[in-house]
Amino acid sequence: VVGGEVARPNSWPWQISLQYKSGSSFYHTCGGTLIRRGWVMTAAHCVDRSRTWRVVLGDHNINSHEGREQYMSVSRVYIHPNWNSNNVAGGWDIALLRLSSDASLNNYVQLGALPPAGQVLPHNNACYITGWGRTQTGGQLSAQLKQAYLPVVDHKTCSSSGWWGSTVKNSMVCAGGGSDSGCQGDSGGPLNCSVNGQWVVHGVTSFVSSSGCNAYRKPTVFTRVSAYISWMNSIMG
Ligand SMILES: CC(C)C[C@H](NC(=O)[C@H](CCCC[NH3+])NC(=O)C(F)(F)F)C(=O)Nc1ccc(C(C)C)cc1
Repeated sequence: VVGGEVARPNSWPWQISLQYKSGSSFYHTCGGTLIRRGWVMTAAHCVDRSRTWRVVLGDHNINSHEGREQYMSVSRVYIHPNWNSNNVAGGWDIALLRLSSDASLNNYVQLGALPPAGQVLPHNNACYITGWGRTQTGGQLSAQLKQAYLPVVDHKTCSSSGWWGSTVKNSMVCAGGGSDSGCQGDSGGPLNCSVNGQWVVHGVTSFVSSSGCNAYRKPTVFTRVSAYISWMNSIMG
C-alpha cells in the first residue's frame, strides 16, 4: 500500500497473509480474505505457481509472533478456469483456497462479507485497500498491515482514454487513482467498501500500472467479487 496509514491491529479481521515455503521459512507473497471458516479468497495470479502455501490469520506485524495468529495449511487451490496468467487484463483473476482445518473465529479473526451477485458500486463509493504490500513503487513490503482510502472510480471513467482504456473490463473494480494505491504484495487482498454502514469485500487486488503503483489516472484494479458469486458458490457448496 502506497500512502495511507498503518491499520489499527486486527481492525480488518478477515485479512489474511498468504505465504509460501522456501527452505525452512515462510514468506509473505499475497493477501487474501477469509470468507468461510475453511475458505480463503485470493487472486489467481498469486497461486498460479505450485508451492507449499500457508495462510496466516489474525496477523498484524508479519515479521513478529504476537500470539493472535492462526497458521493454516492449504489443502487445495481452485483457480478460476478462465484465468490466463499471460493476460491479467483478461480478468478472471480470482482463486479459492481450501484450508486443511477450519479457522477459529474471535476478535482477531472474522469472516469478510461478500456482496450480492451483480452489485456494482457508484463512483466515489468509500473503500479502503488493506495489505502488507510495498509502500512505494519498487520499495519494500510493510511489516505492519496498512490501509488506504481508495474511493471507487466508475467503469465509465476508468475505461476512458487517459485512464485504463479497454484494459479494464466490467468484471473489474477501479479504486483510487491519486497518490494512494495498492502495490506488489497487496495482490489477492480485499477492497473493503462501506455499503449501508457495513464493510463488504467488493474487490480482490489484481493489478496496477507497470509504470508504477500510484501512477496518475491508473487506479488500482480489482477483480469485482460480485461477478464471481455463483462460481464461488459452485466450488464451496
Ligand atoms: C512490476 C509491477 C508493477 C508490474 C505489474 N504487476 C501487477 O500489477 C501485479 C499483478 C501482475 C500479474 C501479471 N501476471 N499486481 C500487483 O502489483 C498488485 F497491485 F495487485 F499488487 C503489472 O504487471 N502490471 C500490468 C501489466 C499488464 C497490464 C495490461 C496492459 C495487460 C496491466 C498492468
